[in-house]
Amino acid sequence: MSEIRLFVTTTEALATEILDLMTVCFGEEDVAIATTEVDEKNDVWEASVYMMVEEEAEILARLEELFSADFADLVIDREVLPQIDWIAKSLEGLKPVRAGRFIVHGAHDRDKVRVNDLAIEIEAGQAFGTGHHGTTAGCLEMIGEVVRSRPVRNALDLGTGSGVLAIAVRKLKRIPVLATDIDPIAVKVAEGNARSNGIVEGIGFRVAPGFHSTAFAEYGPFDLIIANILARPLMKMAPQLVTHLAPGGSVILSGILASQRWKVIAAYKGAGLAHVRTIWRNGWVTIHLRHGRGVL
Ligand SMILES: C[S@@+](CC[C@H](N)C(=O)[O-])C[C@H]1O[C@@H](n2cnc3c(N)ncnc32)[C@H](O)[C@@H]1O
Repeated sequence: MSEIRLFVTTTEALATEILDLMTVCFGEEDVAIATTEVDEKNDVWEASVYMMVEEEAEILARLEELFSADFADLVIDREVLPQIDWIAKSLEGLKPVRAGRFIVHGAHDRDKVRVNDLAIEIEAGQAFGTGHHGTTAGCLEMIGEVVRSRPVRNALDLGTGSGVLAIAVRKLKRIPVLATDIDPIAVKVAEGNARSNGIVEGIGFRVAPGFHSTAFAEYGPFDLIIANILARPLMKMAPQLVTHLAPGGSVILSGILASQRWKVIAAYKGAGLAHVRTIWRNGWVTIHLRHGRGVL
C-alpha cells in the first residue's frame, strides 16, 4: 500500500468543485483534501487529494473516467509520497514528543525527561505509536484530561499498537486496562513495551479484531474506552462500542481527519453519547464523548 497525492492547478472555484467530486467518488472516509493558494493575484489554486492506495493504476483509471466529462482539459498530476521507515527513523533518533504531562521518548533521550514528566519509553519499531503522529499525541493529551477530571476505574485501549496509550493510562492511575489489537505482532510489541516501562501487571493484552473476544466481558464495562483507529471502522463500531461503556463513561476516539469529524460525532450521538471536546493536531482530531450531557 502506498500514499499518493493527486493535484490539479486551477482557479479557486474549480478547485473546490474538483475536491467535492473526488470526495464523492472516493468516499469522505478514505481521502484527505487540501487547497493551497499559489498565486493570489491571478486566482491560481492547487487542489490536492491524499489517499492510501493498493493499485495506483486502478485509481488513475477511475479518475480519468470521472474527469473526462466535465474537466477533460485539466491535467491531474500525481506523486507517490515516500513511505516512512520508522525503524530507520529510530536509528536516526526520533525527537521526544510532549503531550500534556507525557513525554514519549526513545532510549537515547532519557536525559530529556524532567522531574514532573510522565515518561513513556518507546522504540520505533513494528507497531504504530511512537507519539509522533497527531492522533497518538492527541489521545495522550485527552487521556490526561479525562483521567484527571472523571471517575475512571478501568479502561480499554482498542487498537493498542505499540501499547503507548495503555501504558499512559497505567502511568496516570493504577487501574486495570485491557489493550487489544487485531495484529498479533503489535500485541507482542506492546507487551514488551509495557515491561520495559516497568509495568508488569495491570494491563491485559489480547489479540482481538474489534470486540471479538471474551476479554471484553471479563474486563468491562469500561469507564474509559480509547480507540485510535480510523473514521470508517469507528463509525461502524459505534453501537457495539457503546454497549461496553459503563454508565457515565468516556470515549476517546482518534484516527479521524478534521473533515471527517462531524460524521464520526453523529454516529456516536446516534449511539447515545454527547460530544465533550475535540483536540486538533496536524490535521487530525481526537474527540472526547461521554454518556450524559456534553458541550459542543
Ligand atoms: C493508528 S494505530 C494506533 C496505535 C496506538 N493506539 C496509538 O494511538 O498510537 C491503530 C492500531 O489499531 C489496530 N486495529 C485496526 N483495526 C482494528 C480492529 N478492528 N480491532 C482491533 N485493532 C485494530 C491496528 O493494527 C493498529 O495497531
